[in-house]
Amino acid sequence: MTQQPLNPDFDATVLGYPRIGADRELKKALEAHWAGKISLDELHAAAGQVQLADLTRLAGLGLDAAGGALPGDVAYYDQVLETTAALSAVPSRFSGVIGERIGTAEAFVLARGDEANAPLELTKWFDTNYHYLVPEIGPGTAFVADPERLVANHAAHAAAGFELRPTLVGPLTYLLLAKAEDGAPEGFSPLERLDDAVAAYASLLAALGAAGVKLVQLDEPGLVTEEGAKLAADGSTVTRVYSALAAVQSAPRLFVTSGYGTAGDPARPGHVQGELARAGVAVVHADLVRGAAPAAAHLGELNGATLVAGVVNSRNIWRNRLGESLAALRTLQAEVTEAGGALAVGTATSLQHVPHTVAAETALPEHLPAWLAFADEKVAEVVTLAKGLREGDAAIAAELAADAEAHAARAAFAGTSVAAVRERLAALTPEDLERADAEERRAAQAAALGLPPLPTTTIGSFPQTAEVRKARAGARSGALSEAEYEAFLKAEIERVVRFQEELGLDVLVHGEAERNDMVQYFAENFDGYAPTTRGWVQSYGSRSTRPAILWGDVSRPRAFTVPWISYAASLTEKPLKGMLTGPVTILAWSFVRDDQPLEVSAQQVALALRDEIEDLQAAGIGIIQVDEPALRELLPLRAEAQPDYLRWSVDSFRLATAGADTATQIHTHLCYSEFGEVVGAIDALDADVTSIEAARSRMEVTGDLAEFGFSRGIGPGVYDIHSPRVPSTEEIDELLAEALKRLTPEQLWVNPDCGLKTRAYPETEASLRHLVEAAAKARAAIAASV
Ligand SMILES: CN1c2c(nc(N)[nH]c2=O)NC[C@@H]1CNc1ccc(C(=O)N[C@@H](CCC(=O)N[C@@H](CCC(=O)N[C@@H](CCC(=O)O)C(=O)O)C(=O)O)C(=O)O)cc1
Ligand SMILES: N[C@@H](CCS)C(=O)O
Ligand SMILES: [Zn+2]
Repeated sequence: MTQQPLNPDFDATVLGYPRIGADRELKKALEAHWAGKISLDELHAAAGQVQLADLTRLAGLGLDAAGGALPGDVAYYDQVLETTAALSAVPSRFSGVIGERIGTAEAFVLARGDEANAPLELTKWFDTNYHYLVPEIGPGTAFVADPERLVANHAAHAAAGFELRPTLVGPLTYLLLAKAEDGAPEGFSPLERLDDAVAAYASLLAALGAAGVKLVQLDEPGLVTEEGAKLAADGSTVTRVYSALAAVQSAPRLFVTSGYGTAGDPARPGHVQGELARAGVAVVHADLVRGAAPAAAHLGELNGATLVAGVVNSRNIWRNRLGESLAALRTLQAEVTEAGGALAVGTATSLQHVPHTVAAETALPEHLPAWLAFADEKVAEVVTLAKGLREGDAAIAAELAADAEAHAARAAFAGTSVAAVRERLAALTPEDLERADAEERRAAQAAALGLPPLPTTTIGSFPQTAEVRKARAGARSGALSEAEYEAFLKAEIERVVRFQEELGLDVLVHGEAERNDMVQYFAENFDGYAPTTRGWVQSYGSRSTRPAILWGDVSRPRAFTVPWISYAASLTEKPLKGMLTGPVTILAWSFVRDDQPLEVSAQQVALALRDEIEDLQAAGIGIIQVDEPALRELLPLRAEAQPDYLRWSVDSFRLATAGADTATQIHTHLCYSEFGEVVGAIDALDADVTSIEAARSRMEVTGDLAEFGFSRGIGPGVYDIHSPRVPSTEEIDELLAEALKRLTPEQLWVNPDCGLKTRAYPETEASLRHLVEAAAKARAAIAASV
């Protein structure tokens, strides 16, 4: 076996690494800076320390510190925003506030807005729980290369012996992810600006080359989407863009990645990589986890290019099946060599979607750590696979043995397959997904609930004050006893109930004070699930979540929301809405087992929720909301896979809810996405009432729903809860009038866009007063008109 490196660049690399710091140091520094507690210089210093620690760890794990194997994916807030800054693509609406250059302070204005300007829109990054800031591009947007931050970052670490490769979102993906700025001509597409953007990228590359950078990473995951695939179909656009960039005088060599699926036509995996190599790109990448391995027939002549095989899953936390990966890599290596290229081992995407290290977890069930690989363990897997490829199985015999043992133990573990759960699933029939006819339900619920027209309600959570968070932390650390914590929560619930009564809301909620997170809390209460203690994953900006690990067959040992919700109900004469998170969202925001179809895990979670709904009902709760904000997020990126997903996701919601009595009103809530594309699925959920984010799009979704013939209750959100801004009563009047153009008064509910947990009380109180006032005015107007 040869001891030679596999290729001239590196044998092993990762596309990116978590950026928030092993102890969320960057979050703390960012929030301290925004609070005025530390200066920009101190923030830069803190961020530099985090990156240095990360690079040190990556090199320690075996990535080549000198050969371009280290990712330079520096981003304080978001990687798309970093690219906006490197291109100085200032949206027109900010031109009075931001000059020609987007430095760190200016980037924060784009990310967080100011008194006069709403921030850039945050939206989901592909089918992940990460959110990026949407660039706003118009016909006149100036693209001016600003390499300063990339150059400085590279230089700072080169001095410490780390030759990192600066990373940017590539020009095709950048423009595919951008939106036309307000005021752009009808039909304008940001892609019309491709040549101008490419010119700025070319200047960036020239500057980076002049600064001694040897390799630059351009991420082009946009090529795996339907729109990107069309763009890549004939190869001419890819060739034009990348020939131009590869030809830049004294530019660094290029590394172009395409995670999250197969780039271009899935029937021709490798085609895009072949085009890129022909255009002069030195290192190309393919996602072998969500995408297909490039077929030799489509790779073309690699002309000495390196293919990074993204064989290690960076979207999940299960340890790699090293033996299987090695076999696939060996086949690919033979084909790549035949095509005149070289092979390196890598991750499917950046590791930004997984936490730092399993080693930090001290409270996982004993059996679990050996089954897992977080970012550091995945880096080690990449390094091990490259070694195995280079030196043969014997060189990694210990790792292969440990791996086989861990997978065997996982398959044999009692909780992996629980007979009672399996038998219950096997006994399901189509009737288990059906409720009584919607009209019959409507009549029974009207009689049971006696609600006024245009009922007012909220989406569930009330402000998570410092006091609430402190109490939860106290309960975790033991500073508060169980009894003290219970007393605190009861007092908080009573306060929230009285507050809602005083505001005059019609349907009350308990406020969700006991929940650290709308998914993690459920995972903590299900069997087959394990929460992490330090498994933070960036969601957006300084905010993170701790996705729990769904490792086994799921069931619900005991009712857990019932005590809080029924206590709240006992305090009021008004209807109280019980609050649950739906199966799809629970899966979307967790790390889910990879040894069975997602559909099966969704059914198991659905049955656990069905049990909770039965117990809520038995406790007298007549309205139950099952939140599915991630329904759209999990929609596959490629059209051909969407119908099957929509089938099982809708069925899992119906399985969770269809056990409810005819008189029990089932609500659902959808947010964080545009749902126009999936109105059929929303209808098929068969919920009695659907509250849906709508304020920012001025009730647009009500048109989609009405056009579809959606006939049950709808609560289009009447104000945006993402900012402290208080909507005036008149504004809400207008939105209700707009909604009533398309919906009947019998259908319309009045509620905010989403939960209030991120808001403070002063703006919450003012906004809800206006909401109640506007609903009363609309009711009076309807009564007067009949
Ligand atoms: C609605 N969204 C959600 C998504 N995914 C989820 N799993 N959950 C969601 O709600 N995806 C889409 C959106 C994303 N939006 C957000 C919004 C806000 C946050 C956020 O604020 N995150 C917090 C952490 C929240 C949390 O878990 N809080 C815990 C305490 C955690 C903590 O900091 N513990 C400290 C110790 C604290 C102490 O001892 O005082 C520690 O462990 O170190 C709680 O409140 O109990 C953030 O700070 O990032 C995320 C996504
Ligand atoms: N019930 C949850 C839904 C958020 S999407 C809340 O109110 O926070
Ligand atoms: Zn929501």
